[in-house]
Amino acid sequence: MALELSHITKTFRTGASEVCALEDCSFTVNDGEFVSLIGPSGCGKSTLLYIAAGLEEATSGTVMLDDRALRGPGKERGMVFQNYTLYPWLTVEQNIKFPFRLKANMDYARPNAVIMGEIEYAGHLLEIMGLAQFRNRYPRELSGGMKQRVAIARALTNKPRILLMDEPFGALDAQTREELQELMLLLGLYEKTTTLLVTHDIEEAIYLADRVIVLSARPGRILEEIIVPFPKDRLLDIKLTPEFLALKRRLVDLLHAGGRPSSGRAEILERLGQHFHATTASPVTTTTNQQHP
Ligand SMILES: Nc1ncnc2c1ncn2[C@@H]1O[C@H](COP(=O)(O)OP(=O)(O)OP(=O)(O)O)[C@@H](O)[C@H]1O
Repeated sequence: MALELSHITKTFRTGASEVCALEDCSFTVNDGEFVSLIGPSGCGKSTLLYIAAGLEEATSGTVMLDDRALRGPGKERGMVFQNYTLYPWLTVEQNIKFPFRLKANMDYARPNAVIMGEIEYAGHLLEIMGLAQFRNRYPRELSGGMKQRVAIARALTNKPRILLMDEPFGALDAQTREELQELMLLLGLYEKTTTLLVTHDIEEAIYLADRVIVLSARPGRILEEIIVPFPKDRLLDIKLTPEFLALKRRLVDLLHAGGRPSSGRAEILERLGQHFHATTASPVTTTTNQQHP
């Protein structure tokens, strides 16, 4: 087992007010596994990920990595955020090598073999992430998808035990998003990465994961863990199969049952109806629980 979160509770206190974001959340991520974390907006997904990353402290509960209790951030956890977080004054290659530069500043006596190994690994990351021909470009010269590839490569530079990703593809267009989903899937297959992903996108959660963990509305509690029954080397087309759609339906139902706020469709229609004094029959359905695939 790589990562183990036990009985995590988190209460934010600001002045006199308190927000209980998470309540007694326990789960594990096994070696080489890809786990997706989904839940309604504001249920505490990012907070849970930040606690795993050591960027946020739990009010109670423990975080263990390889049976070692963790406090604070560390290089054994690579983090990828939605907003690319690249250094704008560094090229693609320099961004990817930046963690090596930090290490070099701390340890002047590193053997040449170690330095050669790092240079070789940076080259490997540039190749596998499809960035080799962009190595001398600056972030401002890259598309959103390319910037996120650089951010993922940089997070992998230190060969972390686990990659923690917070809505990494949330700002990308649908096609680029799918390209990066496929890249992540293949990365998991070939590099044997262990990953915990937070996403709003149920399709993405299923497509990438071995297991999906569903959180309730705030305070986030673990509603269910669902094993994804597809082979690891699945193709994007799997999203169109009845088995995939049935699993998606199950997750949508779970999120509704767990208190996902309504879309507000009924209220919007009522306001529109009042405003336009509709005289003919409404062309749209007013029910809020239609069956979507
Ligand atoms: N630093 C903070 N101080 C006070 N409240 C916070 C803080 N960070 C998060 N919260 C609150 O904790 C709750 C959970 O926030 P979090 O961002 O973890 O949810 P989320 O599920 O990731 O949301 P979303 O899906 O919208 O990104 C929210 O009500 C949020 O307002």
